[in-house]
Amino acid sequence: LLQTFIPPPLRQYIDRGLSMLWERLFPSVDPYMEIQVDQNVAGNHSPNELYKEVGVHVGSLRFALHTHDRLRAYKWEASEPISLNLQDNDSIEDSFDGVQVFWTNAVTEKGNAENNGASTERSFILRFLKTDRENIVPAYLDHVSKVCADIERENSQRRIFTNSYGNWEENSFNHPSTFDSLALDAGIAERIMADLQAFSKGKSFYHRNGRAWKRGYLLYGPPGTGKSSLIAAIANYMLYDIYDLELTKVSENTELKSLLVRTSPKSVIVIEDIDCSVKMSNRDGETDDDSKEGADSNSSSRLTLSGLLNFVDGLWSCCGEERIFIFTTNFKERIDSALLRPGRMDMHILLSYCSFHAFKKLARNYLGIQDHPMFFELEKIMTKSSVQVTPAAIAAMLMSNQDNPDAAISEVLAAFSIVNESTCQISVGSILDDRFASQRSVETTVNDKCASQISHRKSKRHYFRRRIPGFFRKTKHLDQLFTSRT
Ligand SMILES: Nc1ncnc2c1ncn2[C@@H]1O[C@H](COP(=O)(O)OP(=O)(O)OP(=O)(O)O)[C@@H](O)[C@H]1O
Ligand SMILES: [Mg+2]
Repeated sequence: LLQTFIPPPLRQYIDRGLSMLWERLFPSVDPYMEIQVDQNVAGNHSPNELYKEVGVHVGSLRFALHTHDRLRAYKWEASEPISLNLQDNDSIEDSFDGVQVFWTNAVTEKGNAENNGASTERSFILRFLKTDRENIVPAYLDHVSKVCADIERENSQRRIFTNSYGNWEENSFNHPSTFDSLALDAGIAERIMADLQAFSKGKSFYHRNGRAWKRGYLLYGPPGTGKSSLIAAIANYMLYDIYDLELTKVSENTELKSLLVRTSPKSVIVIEDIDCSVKMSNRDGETDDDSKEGADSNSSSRLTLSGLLNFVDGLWSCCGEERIFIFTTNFKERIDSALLRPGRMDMHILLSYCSFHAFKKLARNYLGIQDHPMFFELEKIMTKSSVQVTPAAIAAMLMSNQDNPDAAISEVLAAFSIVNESTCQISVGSILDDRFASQRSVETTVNDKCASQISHRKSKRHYFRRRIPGFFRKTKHLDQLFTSRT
């Protein structure tokens, strides 16, 4: 009844009152029980892992530790940060699912100091009401182990592995990218973080539904829109290691299999530029080839798309749990349809050119400003303009004017107009992309681009003549470029 109807803070007082009353009424019956976690495993003197975990957990109860006047400071390993802990025989309170528990750092001297037979025995003693036994064992102890594992992962160095001659080469991973440093369209970061959270807590969900505990993301978009940065942000957010799988260095399915079975759980497996990293036949193609080559045994051992898919969601996907697969590409339309099939990659995430929302994030990160009088103009021009600039290009502009927000924003404003007028000149890639999408000839594509830009130019020139010093000099140059191109 208490646990159901009374809120936790009040319940603690009532619990305590009731247990004091109980002790008065029945002094010989202790309502509490204890679990002792010794430093060494009894009998064989090997260290007790749980003792270390409890130490880390108790040290993480910072809020409670602030109430103690005398603490102990230590490091488990030289490279780790300083931890605080209780003095000998001090106690600290913790709560779990509304249940109150107490940890005591128990130290007892055993034996006789005079004849050198003295020894110190250390343990943590967990004390809680007997009525809470079912909530504590094993759920609370599991929770302590998990907190310790999370803290250790947080403090430990992230690692990045890359494949070379069939083996993984390890390096430390220090990429500082986070969801906070990424400039994405509104809502994307939140959607990915929510998905990652659900994934990390979803072990029982995945198992209940007969699914391998893994997640797949396809990141696609033009170069410089933050695909690789997002991968780093995901790894940093999840505290996972990264396996950067270079498919061009893998020659056959067996090598791929042997590499993937040697990846650890809690890791991100990345294949960048999946469309061009290796020429893999799709499943139909593979069958055709095999039938053509008949008895050629080599044909079955080369690297195929189905070999890869077998790991992504085939039988082998269950080997090693809690893994995230991320594929990236600049050209989603060039990816084999087998990879895009619904359910194969859980999320398809488009990282596109810089929106005003993303720009504001970049301005906050690079210039340290939340708002600026020129933002209004910029938002208008960014929303209306057909110009597309990548976050990487804008980040570079802001970085070169870090101490002068006015100049930085002027440069961005100019980019959105001037780049527009010179798109044909500076971005052959965009002409090819457009042509690829619309199947028109290069000439028609270029003409269309130029025509639309020229019609806008007059008003833009007027606008920038007022706004940006030196604009005339730039447009003169652009006029030349334009004339020659048109
Ligand atoms: N959305 C973004 N937010 C913040 N910075 C970004 C963003 N996109 C790109 N950048 C900056 O531009 C640089 C290049 O970005 P990144 O390597 O992540 O792009 P990419 O999409 O992986 O490009 P490619 O397709 O060529 O691999 C990064 O160092 C990063 O600082
Ligand atoms: Mg990249």
